[in-house]
Amino acid sequence: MPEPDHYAAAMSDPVVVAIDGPSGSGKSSVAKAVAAHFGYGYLDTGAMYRAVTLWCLRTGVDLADQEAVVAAAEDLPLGLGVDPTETTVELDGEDVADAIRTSEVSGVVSAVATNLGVRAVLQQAQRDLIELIADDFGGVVAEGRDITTVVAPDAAVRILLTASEAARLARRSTQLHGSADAATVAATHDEVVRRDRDDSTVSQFTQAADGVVLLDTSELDFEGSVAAAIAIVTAGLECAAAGGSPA
Ligand SMILES: Nc1ncnc2c1ncn2[C@@H]1O[C@H](COP(=O)(O)OP(=O)(O)OP(=O)(O)O)[C@@H](O)[C@H]1O
Ligand SMILES: Nc1ccn([C@H]2C[C@H](O)[C@@H](COP(=O)(O)O)O2)c(=O)n1
Repeated sequence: MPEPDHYAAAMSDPVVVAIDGPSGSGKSSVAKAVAAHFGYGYLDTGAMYRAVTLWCLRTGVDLADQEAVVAAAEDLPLGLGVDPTETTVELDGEDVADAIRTSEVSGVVSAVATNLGVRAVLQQAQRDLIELIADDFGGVVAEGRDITTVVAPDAAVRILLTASEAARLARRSTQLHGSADAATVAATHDEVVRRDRDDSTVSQFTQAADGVVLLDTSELDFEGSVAAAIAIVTAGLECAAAGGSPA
């Protein structure tokens, strides 16, 4: 297999890889590993919605006050470290990488993600970041719910990473509670199923749009999922370098 640099040299523009998928499908962990493999930067767009949510909770902004939340998103003092080997998330200089993933934030983040004013602000910020990161690293892997369809529909490679609901519940349950027995899976339902139901009212991430490659990881372990995603990106970049249109 040619080395990643081969593609950087062959592609005239920095490479953008877009990955979407439902909660617990493995987007973040797989996207990060893919970015590290190719030497690209990594953008976790979900972290941006989570950061707005945490900032509102901390500064007393009522999440039901749509305009106030948009104003918070516009002025968000967010710092993102986009090297996939050492990602960071900061708010006003404070490390909030763990704080944005607490159940307190996960339980209400959809109220922010379904605010269309917030989406417009963050989508533009994400387009700007994708360009900056891609220029800096020679490429970027950006993941979320609407990257393949709205934020970066012209990305060189677009992947919808899915897994069955049972697999996603088991993964999230293991991640949060260290096991996937009936009780912990039930406790994880809101974090996966209810959140996806709410989020899918504003984004389409359950079916692959035209030209988006579907990767179903239900039967794959983590290493298998990463290898499959790398193979899709490699094939997409070969195609683009040969003058083909994005997958
Ligand atoms: N193919 C896989 N097999 C088993 N576990 C996996 C697989 N892919 C990812 N995981 C694990 O599942 C958990 C959830 O993955 P991850 O956080 O990347 O999902 P996600 O799609 O980004 O979720 P969310 O959108 O809710 O943040 C992690 O602990 C990850 O290591
Ligand atoms: N492009 C995106 C990214 C994320 N969201 C929403 C969906 C989630 O509820 C929330 C947090 O994302 P996660 O960290 O779980 O991937 O943000 C979105 O609507 N669009």
